[in-house]
Amino acid sequence: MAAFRTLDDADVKNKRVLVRVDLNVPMQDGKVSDATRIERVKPTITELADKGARIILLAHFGRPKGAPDAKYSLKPITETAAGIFGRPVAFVEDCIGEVAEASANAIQGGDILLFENTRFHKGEEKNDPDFAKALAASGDIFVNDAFSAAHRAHASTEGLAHILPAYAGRTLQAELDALEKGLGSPEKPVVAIVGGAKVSTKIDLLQNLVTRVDALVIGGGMANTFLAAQGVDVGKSLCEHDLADTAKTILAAAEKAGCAIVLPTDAVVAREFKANAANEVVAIDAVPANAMILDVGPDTVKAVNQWIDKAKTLVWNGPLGAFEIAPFDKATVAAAQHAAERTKAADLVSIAGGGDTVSALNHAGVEDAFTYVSTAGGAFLEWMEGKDLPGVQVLKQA
Ligand SMILES: Nc1ncnc2c1ncn2[C@@H]1O[C@H](COP(=O)(O)OP(=O)(O)O)[C@@H](O)[C@H]1O
Ligand SMILES: O=C(OP(=O)(O)O)[C@H](O)COP(=O)(O)O
Repeated sequence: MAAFRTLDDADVKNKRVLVRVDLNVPMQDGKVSDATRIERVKPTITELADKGARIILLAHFGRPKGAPDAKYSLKPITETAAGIFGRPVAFVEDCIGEVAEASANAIQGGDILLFENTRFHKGEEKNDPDFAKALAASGDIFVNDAFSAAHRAHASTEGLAHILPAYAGRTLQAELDALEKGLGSPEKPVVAIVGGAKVSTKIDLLQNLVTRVDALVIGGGMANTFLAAQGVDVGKSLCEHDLADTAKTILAAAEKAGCAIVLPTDAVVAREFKANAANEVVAIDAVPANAMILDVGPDTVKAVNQWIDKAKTLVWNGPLGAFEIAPFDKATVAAAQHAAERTKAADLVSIAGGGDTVSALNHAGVEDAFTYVSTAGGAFLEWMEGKDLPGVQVLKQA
């Protein structure tokens, strides 16, 4: 029996069901560039619609500062979601208040509403009980299907479950099952690759991760922060200099735990963050002061692939470079394809996750070749640490 109630336990017919989904999807030029997160929640939406639920989707997009900001509106995602669900989706300009409640009250069984970004209100990230109550006013039941946001104790991921009868959606359930199956007792050596741009929100996780893996490969913006902490001049690269002490603590923890740390030895640098910007490969100690590291270099890729060869289990979150803009996708694509080959040869269990990581694997043409691809990045890493995820924990108590 599952540790929490699932849709099997819910009577949803004609009920207003608030479904927390993760629509924090990669966008390019105002269009969804990777729809995996939307595709993954389709089973839950279809099941609820077929059972006659009145569906209200709650989601965040990006990191607005607790106030409306057109740049972070969910409106442009509505059409893509409707296309994927194969059903109309109506957008509602706010997630609380009169308009939200009236819209939720007006719909029929099988209808779908998408409420505007929950992070347009300060109460969301603060998990303010009054804001959670305001959200709850539009629903009778809460279903959480946003595993990739379950590491956040926010009103729409945690608070709501204290107010409304709460259930796990099919995707959240499937993610937990798949991660348990793939990583419950991983075969060693376990190699982790962590890259990407969310340095401050992920760096703390590494302290624990190094005690659980045999090698940690650090790429992307995350690597720059570690390199800078070691005294390397990273020029104008994405780098969180104020996290130097944290980086040093993690390096010390890795040494103590016997976890090898693999940092870039060379890099692809450019002066502009744009596709096909003039670029060059430099040794890591020769990054020009006016340039940015946008990818790890070919020698680093060789080292990463050698670690993938040694691994029996690979976990990966965060691209090695700015893969959305050519040619800074090279390292990520090369490592992804190498991991896919080894997985196909049945030499490797490969588990990757994260909104942009999934997009990068799709870009490399290998998403289906990995053992499992999670929609979650930060949540997946926290799950791997053995941490209780607030969004899952509250469902267990509900
Ligand atoms: N060296 C770099 N400089 C700037 N951005 C980078 C660099 N390496 C990776 N990135 C960016 O990191 C982003 C993904 O980071 P993140 O959100 O942490 O991953 P995920 O969504 O998979 O968890 C991508 O948009 C990518 O362009
Ligand atoms: O994209 C997400 O996480 P991820 O980058 O770890 O994959 C989730 O939507 C959580 O977003 P947040 O890190 O702004 O809370």
